[in-house]
Amino acid sequence: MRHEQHLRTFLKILELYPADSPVGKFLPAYFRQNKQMGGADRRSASRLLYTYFRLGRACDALPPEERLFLAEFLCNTDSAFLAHFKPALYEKAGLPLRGKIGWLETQDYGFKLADVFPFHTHLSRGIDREAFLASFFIQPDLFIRIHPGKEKKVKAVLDSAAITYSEEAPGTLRLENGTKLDPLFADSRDFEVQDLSSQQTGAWFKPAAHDYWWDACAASGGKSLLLFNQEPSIKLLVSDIRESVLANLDERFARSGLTKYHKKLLDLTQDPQPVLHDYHFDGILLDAPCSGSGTWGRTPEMLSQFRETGIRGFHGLQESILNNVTKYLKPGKPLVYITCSVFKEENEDMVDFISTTLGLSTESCQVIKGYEKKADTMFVARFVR
Ligand SMILES: C[S@@+](CC[C@H](N)C(=O)[O-])C[C@H]1O[C@@H](n2cnc3c(N)ncnc32)[C@H](O)[C@@H]1O
Repeated sequence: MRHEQHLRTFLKILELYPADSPVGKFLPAYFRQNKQMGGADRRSASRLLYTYFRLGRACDALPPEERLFLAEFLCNTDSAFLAHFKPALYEKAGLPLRGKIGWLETQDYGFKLADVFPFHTHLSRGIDREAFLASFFIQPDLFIRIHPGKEKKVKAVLDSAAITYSEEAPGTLRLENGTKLDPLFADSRDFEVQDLSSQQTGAWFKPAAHDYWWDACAASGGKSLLLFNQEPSIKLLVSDIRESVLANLDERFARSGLTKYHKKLLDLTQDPQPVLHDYHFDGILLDAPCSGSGTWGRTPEMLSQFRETGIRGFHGLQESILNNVTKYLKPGKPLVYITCSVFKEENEDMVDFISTTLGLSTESCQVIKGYEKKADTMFVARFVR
């Protein structure tokens, strides 16, 4: 009875779901309008909707409930919901993920792993296609980066609340996705929520004392804070095209004691010369607007919503922004280019553009393979002018 009710709710929500909106925005609004839904019903609806989207474009001719059962099978080793509706699938649910995928491909559902992410022909070099595609059936973890010197304090709060975590690297904790941290740290926030791969991009920054850096697409300042924690004497210019994210940045910087910064609202597809005049920087961080395809394990609805033509669009946007920022770099100083994309057009092709057309020397570039670690997949490259 309970399972039938959960399935009915899922189908109703899926029918109302507008195809181009993030689930993370749609669901809270839906729950606000449907106050009669209890906590358990909400959790089930949310879990089933995210699970459903993990199937991406595979088996898209099947009815939604059949696709949901297949996704539930691939994403879980034990599911009372699956046992109720599909005992035959449930019997195999305990197999390791690769075993389940191989078995499912031999059955009559028409399932092919490659259909989950049909853009796989665009994958950057070095990404293991099978492992990357299979990672869509595994929910990524939550990661925090503790501010230097606050490790003991943060761990003590987590321990006293019996929150399970593991230490991935000094100051980097891995927690279960969905762990509610805000109520525990209402008074002081001695950490940043930041994906593991995003934290690892910091290894490419290498700032020197008293450097003046430009975080050109700063959003709410995640990378700037990483830079500041590496080199607290750093001065910063931060910019973004969106005013709202820069307002969040002010709050985050104030909380972290980052005070030496200037802020500009800039659309970097336009030459920023009228605003930047003769500024020159000791380092530029370009965490570029991109498809975000390396983060779709957290937003699996993108597997169905993204259009292949979007890749060219991001490639063009990145070229245009790079054209407008690199001239503000002092000779001999670094540009760090970052995406959370797995597409070569946004990664290796941009490395070619930066070296061949813009004339910077490539120091190193790398895909950070988050798909192997329940984290986001990112790309980072460091150049010198
Ligand atoms: C990947 S996000 C940056 C994330 C940020 N660095 C962090 O660590 O949290 C890319 C940012 O580029 C900004 N952006 C998009 N188009 C832009 C443009 N034409 N000019 C400047 N910024 C732009 C977006 O508003 C977005 O905040």
